[in-house]
Amino acid sequence: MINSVSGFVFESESDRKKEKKANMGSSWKLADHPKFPKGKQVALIVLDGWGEAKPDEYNCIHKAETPCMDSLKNGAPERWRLVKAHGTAVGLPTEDDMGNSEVGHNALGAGRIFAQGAKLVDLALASGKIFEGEGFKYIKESFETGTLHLIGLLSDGGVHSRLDQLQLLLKGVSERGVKRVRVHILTDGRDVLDGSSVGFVETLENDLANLREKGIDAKIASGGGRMHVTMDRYENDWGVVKRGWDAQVLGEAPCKFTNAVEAIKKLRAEPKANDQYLPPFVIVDENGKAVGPIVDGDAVVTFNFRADRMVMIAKALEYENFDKFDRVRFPKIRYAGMLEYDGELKLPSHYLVSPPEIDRTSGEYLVHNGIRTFACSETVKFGHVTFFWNGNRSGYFNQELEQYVEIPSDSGITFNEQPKMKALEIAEKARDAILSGKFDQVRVNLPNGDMVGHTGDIEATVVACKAADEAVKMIIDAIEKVGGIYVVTADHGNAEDMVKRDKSGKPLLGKDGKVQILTSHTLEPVPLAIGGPGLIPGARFRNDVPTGGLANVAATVINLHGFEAPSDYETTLVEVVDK
Ligand SMILES: O=C(O)[C@@H](CO)OP(=O)(O)O
Ligand SMILES: [Mn+2]
Ligand SMILES: [Mn+2]
Repeated sequence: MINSVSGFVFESESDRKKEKKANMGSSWKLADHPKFPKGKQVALIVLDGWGEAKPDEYNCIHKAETPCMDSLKNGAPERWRLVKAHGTAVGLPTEDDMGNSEVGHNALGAGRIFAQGAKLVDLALASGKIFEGEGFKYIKESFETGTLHLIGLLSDGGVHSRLDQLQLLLKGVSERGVKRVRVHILTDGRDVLDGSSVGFVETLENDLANLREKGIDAKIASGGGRMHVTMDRYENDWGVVKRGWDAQVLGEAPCKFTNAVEAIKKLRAEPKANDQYLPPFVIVDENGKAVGPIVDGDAVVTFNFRADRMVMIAKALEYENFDKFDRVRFPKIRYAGMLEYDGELKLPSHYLVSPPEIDRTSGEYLVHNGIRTFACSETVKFGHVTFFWNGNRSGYFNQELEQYVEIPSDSGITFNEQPKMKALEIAEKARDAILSGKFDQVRVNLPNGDMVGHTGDIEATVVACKAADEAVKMIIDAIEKVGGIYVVTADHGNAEDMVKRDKSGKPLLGKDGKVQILTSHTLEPVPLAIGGPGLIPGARFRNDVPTGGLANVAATVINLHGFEAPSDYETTLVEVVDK
């Protein structure tokens, strides 16, 4: 099937191109579905970070009171099922890759499985093509006289970046004439265990020492925790990006160290410190001078492949006109992203690997067929139901038919302090949109299970799950009133498992004898439920698609709007049996 990956054996590129051309030639008009009627309002609810796992004390969804989600599961067995949300089902390299919001919402919105950034970068590095592309040639121009700066997330989480890719990139540049390299690290603790930053920095230091032996001047220049430095998203808090800018570009930060391993160890020794929120620091020489500010003539690569948390720094590095914070200095550099992070903005202008071409998404089809759409979340997840949903494309397809509403998120806090987040406000907006009768599809993301799950705070995550359940209930109640249909699902797991386990599933203990708290997403499947008075009698999940994943949801939703899905979409999960 076009664009699908089955164990990542693609059909030939020319087949794909031919089929794509054929599809582009065809019209946007979708055929009427023979059984599902048109004109039913559909509420599409994505619970972020809400997987299905064994009920135990580390399963916050199980621990929380979730009467609404329980009733969906237990009420109508033929209208509740699980779908895959990780690994190759969402275009990731292996079945060991946990799902994430980008790949999850891409699959939900696009209805097909695209090889995602992680995989595309792997392939480009393995073939060496990454070093032959326009983006690499562009930065290489600076190797002779300038410094190459690499900025990104240092872990093997595989959600935004991967250490082994950074290592291959370092090897590649060292073989291609680089003279001076500075790495600006962002510590993780969100996609990997808290505390693992120390090991990653030691590994990197070792790699850089090897480069130095080869005569390349290679050092770590700055650092900070990903949630506090650089990796904000959807313009929630420019202060985060500014802290990174000051350290990376200006070489200024309140904390100065002469060695990065020492920096991480010292900063982690502070009470309540964790990898996600380490303060910014710069590495200085024996005279106290920063070893790697970014200056005119340098090259910069942001080595994360995932887009959302790179768009803001990309704007700061690239835009001549920029008013989000005072950059103090705007060095003339050659900048490339690992990927293009925003296809619509064409940002950044230079990149090392082409992103997946996610075209003809369900949102685009539906507006072409007159479906009026409302999408809403709070800032930290707003782009998930818009940008990711629409294939990493910002903006509307058709402003007359679409309305996207962003509820400002709290900033400057960790979400265990406010575990209810804006779930209620999102649900109220969705309710009002449904009751207004102005929309055919009302789409939301409820962030609680994920954002609070990432803090590793079990009690707060239980509160978060309850709040998300209440929000689902409010939206479903509105759908009941207007005779509509609801579709409830999630983008990947998180809150259903908060502990690191051994292969047999037993919680693992850390050196301190306590269980190791899991802040990351999981490999679990997610629920998919349909219902509501607008669902015709006999509508139910097919039982011949046992391996369905998130990419099957788009065709399902298109059917519920009364249309046949495009022929190259992953198959629908619904059918109507005669009653
Ligand atoms: O916060 C994020 O960036 C990721 C985890 O790295 O979570 P999600 O994919 O749910 O957005
Ligand atoms: Mn998510
Ligand atoms: Mn998450």
